[in-house]
Amino acid sequence: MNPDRPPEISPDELAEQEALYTPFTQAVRELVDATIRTTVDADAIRAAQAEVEAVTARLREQQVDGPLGAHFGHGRARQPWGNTVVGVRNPVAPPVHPEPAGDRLGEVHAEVVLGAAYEGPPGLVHGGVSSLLLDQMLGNAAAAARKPGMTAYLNVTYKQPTPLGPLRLEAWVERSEGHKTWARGHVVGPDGPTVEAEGLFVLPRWARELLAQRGATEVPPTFE
Ligand SMILES: CC(C)(COP(=O)(O)OP(=O)(O)OC[C@H]1O[C@@H](n2cnc3c(N)ncnc32)[C@H](O)[C@@H]1OP(=O)(O)O)[C@@H](O)C(=O)NCCC(=O)NCCSC(=O)Cc1ccccc1
Repeated sequence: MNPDRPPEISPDELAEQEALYTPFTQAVRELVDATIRTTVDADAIRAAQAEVEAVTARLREQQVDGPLGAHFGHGRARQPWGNTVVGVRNPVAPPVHPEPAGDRLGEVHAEVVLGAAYEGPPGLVHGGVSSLLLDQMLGNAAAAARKPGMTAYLNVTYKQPTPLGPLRLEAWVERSEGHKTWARGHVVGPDGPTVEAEGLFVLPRWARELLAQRGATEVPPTFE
């Protein structure tokens, strides 16, 4: 729906790109984890820094201008590859893969393992990270219910500390009125739900107007 949306690529090209970038991004993720956890000596750190800087310079020889990351897709299977939660090409993303599950409207689940890069209090997940993941999960639930929207508000309740390690994320739609959708979800740790969120997702006015201009009877699953 975004008039500035980049050109789509074919499903074959999409699969090729995914096969190329998924292991590359995972390698960078491992580098981040190693950067936090390494105990090698100072000379080894200085040598590693020079190698990392050389790799960064090689990648920057050709890159997208501005802050926008890779963002393209085919048909309705749009791929926000720069997304900080689900992005295939974003090493900051854990990554999360929300999949349809459960019986509730738009319900999506994801399994995720959060390591050192997501720490807040020692050994625990940073509260902002839990909020980040739930924002995305609730947004995905709204989209799965064919009610995509931007987060208007997100209320987060931290019920108990969330340990680093394997976690489950769940989200679903509670109700929807026209362009407004209320979703809910939680992070589940080894001792049950740790963080709960409820939020309002709104299909923005510009998107509503664009759909009205086109006489669309159906809202696409994403509005980007
Ligand atoms: C889009 C909107 C939220 C609303 O704009 P418009 O539609 O132009 O404004 P309009 O005034 O027409 O309002 C329509 C209706 O909504 C209501 N309402 C609005 N707000 C509130 C409220 N706080 N509380 C309660 N109600 C509220 C308002 O009263 C009205 O109700 P009515 O129709 O009279 O019954 C705009 O403020 C905005 O862009 N904010 C920034 C959003 C943003 O950056 N979010 C973070 C990025 S997304 C992300 O990270 C997650 C993600 C990832 C991936 C995928 C998906 C998600």
